[in-house]
Amino acid sequence: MNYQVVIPAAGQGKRMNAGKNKQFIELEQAPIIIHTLKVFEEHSICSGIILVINEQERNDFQKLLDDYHIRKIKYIVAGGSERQFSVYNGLQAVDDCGIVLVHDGARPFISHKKIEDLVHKAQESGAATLAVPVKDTIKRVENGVVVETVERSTLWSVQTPQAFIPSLVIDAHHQANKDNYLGTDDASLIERTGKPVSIVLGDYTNIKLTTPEDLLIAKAIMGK
Ligand SMILES: Nc1ccn([C@@H]2O[C@H](COP(=O)(O)OP(=O)(O)OP(=O)(O)O)[C@@H](O)[C@H]2O)c(=O)n1
Ligand SMILES: C[C@](O)(CO)[C@H](O)COP(=O)(O)O
Repeated sequence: MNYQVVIPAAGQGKRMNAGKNKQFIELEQAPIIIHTLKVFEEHSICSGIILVINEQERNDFQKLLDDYHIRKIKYIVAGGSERQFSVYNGLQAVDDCGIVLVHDGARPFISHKKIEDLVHKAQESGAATLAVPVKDTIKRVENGVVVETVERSTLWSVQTPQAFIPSLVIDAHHQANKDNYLGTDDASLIERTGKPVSIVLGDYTNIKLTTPEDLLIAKAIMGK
């Protein structure tokens, strides 16, 4: 089944500390956002990309799309002050499609195989996310003191893409906005409505470029 993808790229990259939106950082001859967009550009079952940007960066993004011949962009939409609001704006531009994906602009190493696994699962269950089992021991800490060691066998580190039946995720966003609820991912908005979100095993290499050391890891992944 074909899908459309909403790609939020309207953040500021504060934790990357590069003095600019991290989407524009060059990795092996192309900016991060181009690596991400190319995955979808080259995926035959992706029928359209909705790119969410900061309006002040529109010309910069447009130039990159032209320079790198990215042709599958259906809409370029203005983002919001939080990731959730940016995704919400992007979802308003989704056409009639069976499945919509939401994928961070800052996760360039997603594979076609994992996207396909995810789309199949979302077709069955309505909502699905990639995730990998947590490898570290996780402790809850308050005021510098351990309060609890959390049972690791149930912990998963959640990634994007996340895939949904469009009406399901749009309704969940409406409900969250109504309740003033702010989540760090879109699946959590579905979870709070009581509907199930399926897990699909991701790759540990599908990292989000968040802090400066992630750029070193990214170079290692690209050199592999
Ligand atoms: N208001 C926002 C915030 C984030 N994002 C996008 O959501 C993805 C994941 O967010 P994150 O890694 O947190 O990016 P930033 O918000 O840019 O980073 P930071 O939180 O360090 O400022 C990124 O592709 C980012 O551009 C967005 O579209 N709109
Ligand atoms: C959506 C996400 O990438 C899943 O891991 C993550 O929650 C984004 O969170 P951030 O706070 O914007 O880094």
